[in-house]
Amino acid sequence: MTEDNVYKGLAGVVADYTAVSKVNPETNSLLYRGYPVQQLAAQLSFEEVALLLWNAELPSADELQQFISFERSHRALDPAVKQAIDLLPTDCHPMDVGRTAISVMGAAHPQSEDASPEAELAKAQEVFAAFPAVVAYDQRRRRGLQPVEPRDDLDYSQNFLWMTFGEEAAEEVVDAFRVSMVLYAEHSFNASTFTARVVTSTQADLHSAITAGIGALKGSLHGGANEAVMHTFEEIGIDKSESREQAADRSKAWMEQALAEKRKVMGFGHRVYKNGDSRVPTMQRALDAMVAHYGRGEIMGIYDGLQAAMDEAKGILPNLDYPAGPTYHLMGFDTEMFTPLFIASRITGWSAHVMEQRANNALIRPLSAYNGPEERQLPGQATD
Ligand SMILES: CC(=O)SCCNC(=O)CCNC(=O)[C@H](O)C(C)(C)COP(=O)(O)OP(=O)(O)OC[C@H]1O[C@@H](n2cnc3c(N)ncnc32)[C@H](O)[C@@H]1OP(=O)(O)O
Ligand SMILES: O=C([O-])CC(=O)C(=O)O
Repeated sequence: MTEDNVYKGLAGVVADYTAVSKVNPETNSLLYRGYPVQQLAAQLSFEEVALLLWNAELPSADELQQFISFERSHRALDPAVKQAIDLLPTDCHPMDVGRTAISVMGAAHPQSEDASPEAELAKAQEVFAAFPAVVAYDQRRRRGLQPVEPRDDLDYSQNFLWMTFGEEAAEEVVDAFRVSMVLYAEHSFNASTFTARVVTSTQADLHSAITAGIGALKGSLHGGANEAVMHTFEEIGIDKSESREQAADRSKAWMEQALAEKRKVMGFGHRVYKNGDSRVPTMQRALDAMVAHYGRGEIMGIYDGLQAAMDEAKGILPNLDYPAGPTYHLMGFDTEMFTPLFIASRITGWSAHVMEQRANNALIRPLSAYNGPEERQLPGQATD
């Protein structure tokens, strides 16, 4: 085996086919089941996008209605899940709460081991419907607040915000949230989806695959970057009294210093896109809308300054986590809650990939090139 056969980080390796989404860095486009994500974000509810990812086609009006009823009747926090969350300290990472919650859902599920396409789809839809209550409950318990019951007169995004904040969100806020859910839903063989596929390839169950996906998503080189972006903003210091220009100047100086110290700044760069993440312009418009809604120009100043300085120094462009982080901050989520929001969305993509992997499975098991010591013997062993 030579160095040439080792693909560190599997960079550039095509591991399998997928019909779920197409990431095309040449045209800077992202298609879910053939549809440009920008069109989906502009026109569809998150519920419709979820059905598209699972079923490969847009739902009929009846199919959508049926799913809406199903989703609204499966939103309540399961008592077993609530009990498990209550055992976790309020200062643990919320990603640990999300991972534990889905693990408990799987352990308690009567069809946990049923891998038929019908059971798999039903389980994916249940997790989709149940997860927002986990995030909302966890956000509220960290603030010492009582849980808020779901409302079945609200759609997925409206209800998510309702359960979290205990008040109906403004239309613009709901829309920015919906857009973030649509954009985060699916992205081919990213680290967490690939993890979910590896787990599925051993014939393990859907909840195990999603739980593993959450583990992979948590790190700051992947989904954890949306939280890390906000920590950067916090390190720079958010000063509401500052003008956009002042904030931009300060954040530019911060970035120059960070790069001089050879720091990696989260929210920039991407393994596949080298000329910009296809989702950023859409998410940035959602962020712009939130900045206008809450009257927080200084946030955009920090955003612009960091981006300009990174571009000037290294030509590295933002990824989706960059605009998503400050958007969730403006909506009122605690910084540590951002990556669980990513889970809520990516449950759709992960489960679509679990079903695709299951339908045409091959155990995922690459080779490694050994570079440890040559064979040697324990003291006292005869060598012949
Ligand atoms: C939804 C998502 O998961 S999107 C990704 C979210 N992750 C982040 O935002 C984390 C920050 N970004 C990164 O760490 C990287 O850009 C990754 C991991 C996303 C992609 O990385 P890779 O394709 O493996 O590229 P790699 O990390 O080798 O970077 C190539 C070069 O660009 C530099 N670089 C890449 N991203 C950054 C960054 N965010 N800040 C500073 N330098 C960077 C690297 O230091 C490296 O420089 P070098 O060649 O001088 O050593
Ligand atoms: O594709 C990747 O490597 C990471 C990413 O953007 C995502 O999962 O949305």
